[in-house]
Amino acid sequence: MKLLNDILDKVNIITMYGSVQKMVNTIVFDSREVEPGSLFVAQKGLIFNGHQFISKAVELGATVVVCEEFPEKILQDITYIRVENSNSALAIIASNFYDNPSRKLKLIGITGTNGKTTIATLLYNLFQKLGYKSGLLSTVKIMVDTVQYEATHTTPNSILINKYLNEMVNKGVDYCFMEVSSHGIHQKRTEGLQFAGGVFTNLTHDHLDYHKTFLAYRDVKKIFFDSLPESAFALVNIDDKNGAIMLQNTKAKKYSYALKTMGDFKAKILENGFSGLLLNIDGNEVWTKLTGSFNAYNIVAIYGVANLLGIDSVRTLTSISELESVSGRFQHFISNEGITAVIDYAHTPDALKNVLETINNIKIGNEQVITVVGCGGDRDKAKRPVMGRIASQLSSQVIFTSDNPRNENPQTILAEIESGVETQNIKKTISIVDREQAIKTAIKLANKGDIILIAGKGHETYQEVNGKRSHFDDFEKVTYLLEVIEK
Ligand SMILES: CC(=O)N[C@H]1[C@@H](OP(=O)(O)OP(=O)(O)OC[C@H]2O[C@@H](n3ccc(=O)[nH]c3=O)[C@H](O)[C@@H]2O)O[C@H](CO)[C@@H](O)[C@@H]1O[C@H](C)C(=O)N[C@@H](C)C(=O)N[C@H](CCC(=O)O)C(=O)O
Ligand SMILES: Nc1ncnc2c1ncn2[C@@H]1O[C@H](COP(=O)(O)OP(=O)(O)OP(=O)(O)O)[C@@H](O)[C@H]1O
Ligand SMILES: N[C@H](CCC[C@H](N)C(=O)O)C(=O)O
Ligand SMILES: [Mg+2]
Repeated sequence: MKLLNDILDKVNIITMYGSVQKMVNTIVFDSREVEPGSLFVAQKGLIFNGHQFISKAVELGATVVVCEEFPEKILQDITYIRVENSNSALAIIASNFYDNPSRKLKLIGITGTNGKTTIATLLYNLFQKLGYKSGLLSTVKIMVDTVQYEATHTTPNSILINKYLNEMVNKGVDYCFMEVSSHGIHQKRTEGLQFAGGVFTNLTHDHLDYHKTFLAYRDVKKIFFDSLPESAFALVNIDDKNGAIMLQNTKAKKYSYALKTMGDFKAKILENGFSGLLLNIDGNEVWTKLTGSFNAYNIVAIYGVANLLGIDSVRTLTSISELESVSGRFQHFISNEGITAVIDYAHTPDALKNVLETINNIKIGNEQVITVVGCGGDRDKAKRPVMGRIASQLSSQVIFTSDNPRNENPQTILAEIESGVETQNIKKTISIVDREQAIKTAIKLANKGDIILIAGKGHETYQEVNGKRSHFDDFEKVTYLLEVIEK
């Protein structure tokens, strides 16, 4: 319970009716979750306008309403607060409600198209290994020291972010590593948080359904760096041309990491194989169990963050060599018959290209590369033909299949993916709607030594069809099928 007047600190209020000297029990932005004594924030969404639910929220017991437009009927005893932007107000109120937990630990935000989960998780694992209590907010899971919670979004809503951060503070957590998605920045889920550092990984095609243009997508990412305080660091991948753009207007201290160009933190790949990478980082040789040149970027990024947080580099490098790969990110398995299955969360054109190039670079002979891949429904349609083209260019054979069609027709998605395949590669491709059948077919096509890449779902444990989720786990499925089919 908090006094309304206190949790309104720094909220940009335009006008107000009612008293601020009242206690607030909970903050909610969904009328269906209102309890007596709640503060209800009405947000304009993509499907609904939360302002329509103000009267419902009041009926259910909300005593404070925060909105961008006042409702027609103003009731006595209810406090109505009009703000410029409900999402910003929600983020600041949520932060105040939990006593601004981001100021009480070191919060590091990681943004970019690919690599956020990998970097955030590796940092969490690294810092736990180094003996610091840490927290993690990621696509895969939420960790408050050693306690795990389920994640529903890459960047949770601002109430949840502050709730988890508060729990971390109560548990004595020193560092929290969180993914900052472009949706999260645009919906102001991270506003009002005090970051100690920000990391930019790369920027390639994704989420153009939401942001419309690549420049708009880039500028949303940049807002995160523009709002970092002077006390923070901004660490960017300078091999990506957008890295320098992220640094243009930030007040934070600027640092870079690189493989190809000059950077404050520099790595060179000495060896790259299925069993891992041998790197030279700032003059020191380090072995890591992670595979693929994209992971060399992730490793040098975490080395840079640890350095900027004051960790001794020898301790960091020693612990880096013990880190395991992140669930669903280039996770691989070799069957009794010698078929290799790689499960990877590549769900963007760039990630798919990287993972296939990695496989093609590290395979030793003329093994076939058989790819099973699809594209999500109710998501960026423009990436579908591009992913179709890349998969067919860089694989020996490709099976296009479903990857969470959600509310779309799976056949339509497959047709859009197929439309990107160039004529000379059409022979290499088939489409099978059912993902299990697609994986089975890949196994049947494979011979000893061949590599099957199952891309797009990584750690996910469900397949969403017609808006309904049922259990589906690529790793579980392929290991089981390999065993059954090989018998
Ligand atoms: C596109 C998008 O981000 N949508 C988010 C958005 O939903 P929306 O705009 O559709 O909201 P809406 O359903 O129109 O509702 C508007 C408002 O009315 C309220 N409402 C609605 C109904 C009702 O009866 N009462 C009520 O009060 C809602 O609580 C909301 O405040 O606001 C909701 C509440 O915060 C989010 O749950 C929802 O995330 C959806 C589920 C989602 O799938 N988001 C994805 C795209 C996402 O955010 N992904 C990113 C990264 C992806 C990646 O990893 O690459 C992430 O950070 O997870
Ligand atoms: N640094 C990187 N550069 C390019 N591709 C990468 C990088 N790191 C990982 N990938 C590829 O992108 C996929 C997704 O990686 P990861 O889950 O770490 O990204 P993410 O940014 O968290 O994605 P999301 O936006 O879905 O949360 C991996 O499975 C791998 O194929
Ligand atoms: N978290 C991201 C990636 C989803 C990956 C893919 N499996 C899909 O379902 O589209 C999203 O929700 O857009
Ligand atoms: Mg992620």
